[in-house]
Amino acid sequence: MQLNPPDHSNWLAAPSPSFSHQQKYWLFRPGALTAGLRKLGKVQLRVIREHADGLHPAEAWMLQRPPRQAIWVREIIMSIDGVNSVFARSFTPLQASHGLWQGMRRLRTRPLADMLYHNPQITRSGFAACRLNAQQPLYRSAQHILAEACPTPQALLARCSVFQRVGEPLLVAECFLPAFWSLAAAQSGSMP
Ligand SMILES: C=C(O[C@@H]1C=C(C(=O)O)C=C[C@H]1O)C(=O)O
Repeated sequence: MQLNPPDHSNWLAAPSPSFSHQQKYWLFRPGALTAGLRKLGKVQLRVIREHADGLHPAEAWMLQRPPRQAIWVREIIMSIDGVNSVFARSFTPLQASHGLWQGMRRLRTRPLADMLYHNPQITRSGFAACRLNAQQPLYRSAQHILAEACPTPQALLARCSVFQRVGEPLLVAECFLPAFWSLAAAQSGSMP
């Protein structure tokens, strides 16, 4: 399944020519991101918040559900060797978080990856990627998570994809912090 970002959004379903080879690699790399990060160092996951919310109009296309529908949101940050590197914002319809996707509520510091990649019922869409802007909910999450250490939106590259399980979507958006790119560049072994 292809993700189809609306024309007015800054998400693109194909790599922007402005991305470097390394950025394209990480933004469109299939499989579990946590597994890729573990090749760079020791990964630790911290849960920032898990809560019910309304689907933001700018993110409604990702779930293909109406704006303001009730959703369950999980926000986490992952560090590599103690350096904050990637944060993630994941959400599913609130009802699904009590049903098919209820595992999402029980993870605590285990990564979502633990429940996504070994179940043949679960399929994943293609990726969309973007450079953030200040209006995006993902940037609001960055500000909440990183507080005064939050970079400008232009310094943040992100990707998203949707996992589907029997018609119920789970959106996972991941944002790579500037420190991640320095770490990845220092470890050429992680490149194809
Ligand atoms: C989906 C994965 O799990 C990671 C962990 C997440 C979590 O625990 O909330 C969210 C996004 C991912 O970066 C993955 O590794 O691919």
